[in-house]
Amino acid sequence: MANPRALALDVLIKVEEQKAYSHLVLNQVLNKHRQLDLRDRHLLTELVYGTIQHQRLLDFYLEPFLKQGMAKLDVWVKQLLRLSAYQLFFLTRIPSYAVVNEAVKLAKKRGHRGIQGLINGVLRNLLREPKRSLDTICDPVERIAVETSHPTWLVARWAEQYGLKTAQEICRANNERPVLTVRVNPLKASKQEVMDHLRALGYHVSETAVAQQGLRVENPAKLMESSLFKQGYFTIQSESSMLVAPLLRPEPGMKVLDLCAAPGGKTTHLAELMDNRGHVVANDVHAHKLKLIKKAAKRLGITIINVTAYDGTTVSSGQLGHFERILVDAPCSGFGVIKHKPDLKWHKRPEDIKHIAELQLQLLTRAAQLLIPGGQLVYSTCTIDREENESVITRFLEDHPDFEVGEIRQIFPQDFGSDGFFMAKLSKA
Ligand SMILES: C[S@@+](CC[C@H](N)C(=O)[O-])C[C@H]1O[C@@H](n2cnc3c(N)ncnc32)[C@H](O)[C@@H]1O
Repeated sequence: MANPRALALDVLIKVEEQKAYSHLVLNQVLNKHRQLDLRDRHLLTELVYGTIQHQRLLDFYLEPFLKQGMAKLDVWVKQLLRLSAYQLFFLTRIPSYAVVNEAVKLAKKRGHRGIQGLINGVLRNLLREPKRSLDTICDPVERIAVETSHPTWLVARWAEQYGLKTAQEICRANNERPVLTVRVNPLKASKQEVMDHLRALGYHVSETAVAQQGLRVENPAKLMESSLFKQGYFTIQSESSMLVAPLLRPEPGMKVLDLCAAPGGKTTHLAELMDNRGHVVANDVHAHKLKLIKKAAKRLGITIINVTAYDGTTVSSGQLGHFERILVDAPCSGFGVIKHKPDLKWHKRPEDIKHIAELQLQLLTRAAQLLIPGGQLVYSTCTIDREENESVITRFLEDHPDFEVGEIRQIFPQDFGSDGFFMAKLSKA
């Protein structure tokens, strides 16, 4: 029988060595080990996310017991120490002797006696000695960065953009467990009907705080295996994402373009808001992702979506036609969704932001040309970085005097427990 700690260690090693996305690696492992019971699946998930989320704080506690520091250790040893320290400090329901024994067993499988001794010694010291105090860190940015486990440059960036207090709130919210939300498909049923159905199946469901069609599901295990999901009564989507398509106000019969559409969460929402009447072009540069959009549309009973695979920065209007509404849900750093993808904070670099902001501006510029006069466009990202959000809009408007900016909304991950998101509405004269 697969052991959740051993599997968690495999995932952590892969995420660090290959800079892989934690949610993708974890899902692969969960799919491969279908025989794991629900408790072990929860534990595995908790161990992976928790260890990555609190990595820097765990290192801060571990460092004093390592003569050569964490940086010198092999990746697997480092990750095993973090995984064990996470359990000792954050999962106190697991007895500490069990944590140490399991760690030593895993070390035995992977390494020689010396490493076993090191793991055993460090963890026992960690239990015996008083916890290292955070009060030794004088710089306020550094203190938030260590306490909430974020890179210092990122906290400094948010503190500069929004102030220290907001930066701290963002960091704390990033370590919270996200609640799963679903968007009800009005083509199939009302929100009340879906809520009643889900409750009858034993799910704890309530309405979302802000999004009209949204429901929160507190115990979502096996939700995607339910007949309700398979028959297209809802789509799994974060509450913040559910606010984007309504901002574009698509109407039945319109010609709408979703320039960066895959996997189609917002395309299908647009089609639902149009009552499945009109025409939606769902474009994405990655052709292999288009099948996800087609599959979602089919499940939801949507028939007005056509897919195309062009680079949105170069696509010509002849290829796509002219549109009354365009959504540019741009690729971004993803700093608004760190709750779901904690590895992002360790893998992204400041230069990535510069690079992606250029791409975003190019996509927006191209979209502007595909819009008919009097048409409307929404630019959105799942990030909270000003360089990818307000700055892109400002730069765009400097070159496009025929555009006017309407509603702009920056959502933070602490606002209503969902993701950080940015959306701006632009109208063409
Ligand atoms: C934020 S995701 C879109 C999410 C989608 N709107 C949804 O709600 O499900 C950004 C998408 O942009 C696509 N993309 C990246 N560069 C692109 C480009 N140059 N042209 C078109 N699409 C691009 C990516 O493949 C990715 O699927």
